[in-house]
Amino acid sequence: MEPTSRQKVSPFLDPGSITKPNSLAVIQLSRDNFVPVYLKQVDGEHDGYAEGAVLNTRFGSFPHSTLIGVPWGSQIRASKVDTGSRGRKRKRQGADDATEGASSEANESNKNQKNDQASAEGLNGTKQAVADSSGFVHILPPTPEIWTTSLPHRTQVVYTPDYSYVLYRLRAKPGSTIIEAGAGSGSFTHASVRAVYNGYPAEGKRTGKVISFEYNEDRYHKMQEEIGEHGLKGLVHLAHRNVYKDGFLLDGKSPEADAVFLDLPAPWEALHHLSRTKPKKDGEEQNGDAEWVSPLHPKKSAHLCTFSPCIEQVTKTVSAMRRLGWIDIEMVEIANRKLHTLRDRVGLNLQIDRGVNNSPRDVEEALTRLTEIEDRFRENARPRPAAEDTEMGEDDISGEAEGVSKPATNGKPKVEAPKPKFPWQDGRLITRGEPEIKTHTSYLVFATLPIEWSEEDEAAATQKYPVGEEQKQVVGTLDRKSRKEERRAELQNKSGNRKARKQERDAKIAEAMTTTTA
Ligand SMILES: C[S@@+](CC[C@H](N)C(=O)[O-])C[C@H]1O[C@@H](n2cnc3c(N)ncnc32)[C@H](O)[C@@H]1O
Repeated sequence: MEPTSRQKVSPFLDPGSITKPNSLAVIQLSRDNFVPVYLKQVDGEHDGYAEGAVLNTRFGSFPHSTLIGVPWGSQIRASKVDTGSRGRKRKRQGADDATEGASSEANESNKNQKNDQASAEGLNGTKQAVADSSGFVHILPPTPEIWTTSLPHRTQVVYTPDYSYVLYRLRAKPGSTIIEAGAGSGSFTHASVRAVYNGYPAEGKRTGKVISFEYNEDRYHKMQEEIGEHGLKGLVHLAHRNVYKDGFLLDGKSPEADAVFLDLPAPWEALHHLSRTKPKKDGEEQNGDAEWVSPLHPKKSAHLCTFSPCIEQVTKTVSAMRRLGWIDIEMVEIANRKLHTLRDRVGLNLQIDRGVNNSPRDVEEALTRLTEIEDRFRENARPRPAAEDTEMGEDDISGEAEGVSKPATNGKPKVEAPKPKFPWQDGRLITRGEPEIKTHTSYLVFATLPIEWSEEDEAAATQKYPVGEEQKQVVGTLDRKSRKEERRAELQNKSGNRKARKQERDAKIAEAMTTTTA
């Protein structure tokens, strides 16, 4: 399903093969250091840079023009940028403030002149970037995982090991509707929208959606902005609301959710809004209210997860879940550990380098080295002839300095490590875990609320799967009565055969006896 003509497909859902202007990209500075950047295509000077919009990092400056239209994953070299005009602009601004705009006309003409100059220097009025040797970065497409590590943190966020497990347990799939509260920094929102995405909404078609609630006004506005910039309008519905008080309906209507994720300080205070019928209060005889609208899908079991940092909160949540009829309640803690996979190059004759372990590769190499050392030791312990007694003068002594003589191989050929076919196959492949687990973020409580089973549901099921009637059904080609008769005939047949055989045997015995007597 295509988005509307004015709406672009989110780069989180389909980034395409190359970077595009006016869309989000992630700059990787080092292995775990990412910076999100909204790629801007501007004509002429921008913020004092003749090269247009520029990203400044500790590895140098990167005009956006060098980041646009390149394949994702490309390495981008830093550029020399015209910071002079930026400096001049700042100075000029100071002067402007002092004279309170007296020279605004002059400044305008100055700016126009500079733009004219820039047009002469580059395409579309923007000065063309010139590569610099200060460094490079990589440009990556935004994914929920990268976004989680690079997003501007406005709150504690849900990390990838947690949300991947949560989404699996919530049975999130293309077409699902997930309720989320609170939205916070949007880490979970991005992961869940990718999980439920099966197209942008279209007339008459129900598509996957995330219904998100946030109480803090600043966070709500920031998040709303991000949803627009990331092309997620129509897929994420964000509401500014205190869900403890006002629940999860949208304009009084049910979002018909099949999964709910609560990352709130007191999830048990929101649970009564997630009932299928109005929960009864103390003193009330029974629950139920014809006016009650549940935010859950009436024909699907609802799967719920709450995310709480301490066990006291878990206890309160679980007891509220029990009271409200949730079943299969279970608590899980994710203890995630990173594994680093690398090639370990071991050997005595390897050049000292990163990832090289200069110890013997195996017993054979260790023995060879020990033999060399012993030979050298014996050689040095032998009394030396005086220099004048030898044919060589002192100046003639060539070769290695003391202690760095070539290793003796004791007459044996030197053992060389077998050369790998490709450089990246060099060394042993090893995996090292982090020494300690330090990722405890929260306890996850999961529960399920089955669908309500009405009289009509029972009647429909009975009609579809009739119970007790199957006894009268014909099995095979004969009914029960015929099968009985058939069996009786079979038995009679068998007993008749037995009788005949006995008669035959008796006759034979009688005949034999007659012959013997005769
Ligand atoms: C830990 S943050 C959520 C982080 C989010 N799950 C993420 O991955 O980025 C909790 C959020 O819940 C919001 N919140 C707290 N009480 C709320 C309420 N009653 N209704 C709606 N949102 C609430 C807070 O403002 C906060 O932004």
